[in-house]
Amino acid sequence: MLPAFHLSCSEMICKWEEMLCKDSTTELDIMPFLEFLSGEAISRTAFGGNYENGRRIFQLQREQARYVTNAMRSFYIPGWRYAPTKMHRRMNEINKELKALIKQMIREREKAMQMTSGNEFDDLLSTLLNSNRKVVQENGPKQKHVMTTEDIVEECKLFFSAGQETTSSLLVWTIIMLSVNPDWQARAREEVIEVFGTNQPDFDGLGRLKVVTMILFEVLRLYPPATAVLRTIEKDTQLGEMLLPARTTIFLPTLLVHHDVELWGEDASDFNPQRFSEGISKATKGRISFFPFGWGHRSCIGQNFAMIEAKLVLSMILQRFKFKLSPGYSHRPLISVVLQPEHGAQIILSKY
Ligand code: HEM
Repeated sequence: MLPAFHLSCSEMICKWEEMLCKDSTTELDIMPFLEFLSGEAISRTAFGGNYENGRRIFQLQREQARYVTNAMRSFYIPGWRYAPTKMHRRMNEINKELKALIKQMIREREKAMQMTSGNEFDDLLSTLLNSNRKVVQENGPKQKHVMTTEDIVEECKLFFSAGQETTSSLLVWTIIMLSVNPDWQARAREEVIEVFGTNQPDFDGLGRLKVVTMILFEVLRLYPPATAVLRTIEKDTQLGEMLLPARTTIFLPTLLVHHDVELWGEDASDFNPQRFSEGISKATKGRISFFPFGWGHRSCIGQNFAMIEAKLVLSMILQRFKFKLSPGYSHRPLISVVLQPEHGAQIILSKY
C-alpha cells in the first residue's frame, strides 16, 4: 500500500517541481492533481500491475459520478431513469464499459493465479479472488458466501467510488486550511522534518505524526467529505420523545453535527486542531459528535487507508513546498458527491 501511495505522490511532486523550475513561485489549482493522485493510489492498490485499466475505470467512474449528481439534483419522476435521454444512454454505456473492463481484469488475474500459487499478487483484486477460492475449496461452489463475478465487479466499483473522491477532498481541504493558517502549516512541517528529515516517509513514522493527525481530524470535522450518513431502523425504536417506526430511514447530518455550537463550543466554526490534542474522545467529551467515517458495524472500511494516504501525501508536500492561498480562490464549499470547493483550490506554491 505504502509503495503505491509513494509512487503516485512522487509523480505529482515531479510535475509541481517542473512548474517551479522557471519561476520561484507558481499558481495552480491543486484539485485535479489530488483527484488524479488518489485515483492512481486506488488503482495501484486495487489492481497492482494492471493499474492502467484501473485508470480508465477511474475516469469512467468520475464521469458517472457527475451524471449521478445531476440526477440527484433534479426532480424525481418515477420511471424517468428509463427514458432514453442522451445522459441515460451515456450512463448505460459507461456501466457496460466498466463491467467489461473489470471482468476482463478478473479473467486475466484468475488465469495468472492458476499458473502460480496466487500469493504473488497482494492487491485488492487478488485478495477478493483468493478468499473466494478458499470458500469454494472448503464449502463447494454453491455456498451462500461465494461471490459471483458480478459481486466482485461491484466490490471493485465500490472501492473506487467510495475511496477516491473522499480522500482527495480531505487532501484538498487540508491544503486550503494550511494555506490560510500558516502557523499550523509551519507546525506540521516542523513535525514532519523532525520525524522524517528529507527521507521518504515510512509506516512507523506516519504513526508518530501527532500534529498532522490533529490537523486532519479538524479538517474532517469542518469539511467532512461525506456530509451525511444514512441508517434504516430494523424495529420500532423510542428515541427521546420520538417513536421511530421500523424501516424508517434516518438521515444523520454529519456536517451539521460537526458544526454544532452546543457540541463543539462557540469556536465550532473555527479551524482549531488543538481541540484534538488529547484525541477524539476528549475532543468530543465521549459523545458521538465526530463521525467523518460513519459509525458502528458499517463504518468506513477504508478509513485507515485514507488516513495513511493523507498523512503520507501531506508529509511529502510539506517536505518540499510552502503554499498560500491565491487571491483567485473563492470559498464556496459545494456538496456534490462529496464536499468540495466549487471553483477549485488555487494556491501559490514555492519551494521550501
Ligand atoms: C477521507 C476519506 C474517506 C471518508 C471521509 C469516508 C467516509 C465514509 C463514510 C461516511 C462511509 C459510510 C459509513 C457508515 O454508513 O457508517 C463510508 C463507507 C465506505 N467506505 Fe469510506 N471514506 C473514505 C475513504 C475510503 C477509502 C479510501 C475506501 C477504500 C479504499 C473506502 C471504502 C468504503 C467502503 C467500501 C464503504 C462501505 C462500507 C459498508 O457499507 O460496509 N472509503 N466511507
